[in-house]
Amino acid sequence: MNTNRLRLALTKGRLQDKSVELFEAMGLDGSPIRNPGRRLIHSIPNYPLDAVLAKAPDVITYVEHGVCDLGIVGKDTILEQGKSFYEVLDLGFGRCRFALAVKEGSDFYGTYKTRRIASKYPNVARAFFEKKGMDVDIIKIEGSVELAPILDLADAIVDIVETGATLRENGLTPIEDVAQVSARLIVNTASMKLYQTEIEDFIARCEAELEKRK
Ligand SMILES: Nc1ncnc2c1ncn2[C@@H]1O[C@H](COP(=O)(O)OP(=O)(O)OP(=O)(O)O)[C@@H](O)[C@H]1O
Ligand SMILES: O=P(O)(O)OC[C@H]1O[C@H](OP(=O)(O)OP(=O)(O)O)[C@H](O)[C@@H]1O
Repeated sequence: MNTNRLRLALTKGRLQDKSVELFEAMGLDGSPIRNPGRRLIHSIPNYPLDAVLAKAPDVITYVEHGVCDLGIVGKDTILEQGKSFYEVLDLGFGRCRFALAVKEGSDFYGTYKTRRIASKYPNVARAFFEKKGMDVDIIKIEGSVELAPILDLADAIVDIVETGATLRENGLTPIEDVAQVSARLIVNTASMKLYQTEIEDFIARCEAELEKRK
């Protein structure tokens, strides 16, 4: 973090291209992030902002610690990691949902045994079942969570569903929505005070573009 330029942590991968599209629509030159090579920090040439490319959970870590003033991250990661920053805007892209899914034909609620739930998002899964007052065993899986019910490691999964293709192609079916997900703009609480003018300018540009998209 420095006083002349804002630093924004940007989730690499699926949210990256849409974020750059948004920046460009806001009048920022996104070309360094369009062609990043292996470089992880990129200065926007025509706006006082440096973009840091990071994995989603790390975006939150950098913003919480104040080494980045702003971040773009999915609501999924925010729900999983908790929140000690400002969540200022729903950016409208990266839309998907958390769903509870089971093997086609399986009767998830029709048994009294403790269900095993596999998820890359154990806190989201735990909170969902706590709200229902259901005692479940949560198994943390790092990716391709759909494997867990197929391999009989779990009775169900809580995972991100976008088109539903991954569930379908693996013989699974969603039985309940858990939460809606989209990309969010987040701001470190101290930065919001220290760099209020600069951050407000960035947020206003974002809002103006999002308004046009409605
Ligand atoms: N179909 C989808 N699957 C996963 N994430 C999605 C999807 N659609 C939108 N997203 C959003 O994109 C964000 C980044 O996902 P991405 O798959 O690029 O990284 P990741 O989940 O950290 O996986 P990886 O470990 O493969 O990099 C997610 O946190 C979520 O907010
Ligand atoms: O509904 P769909 O459009 O099929 O998208 C959902 C899939 O995409 C994500 O996986 P990702 O590709 O990020 O891999 P991962 O399982 O290793 O996280 C998610 O975990 C689902 O598996």
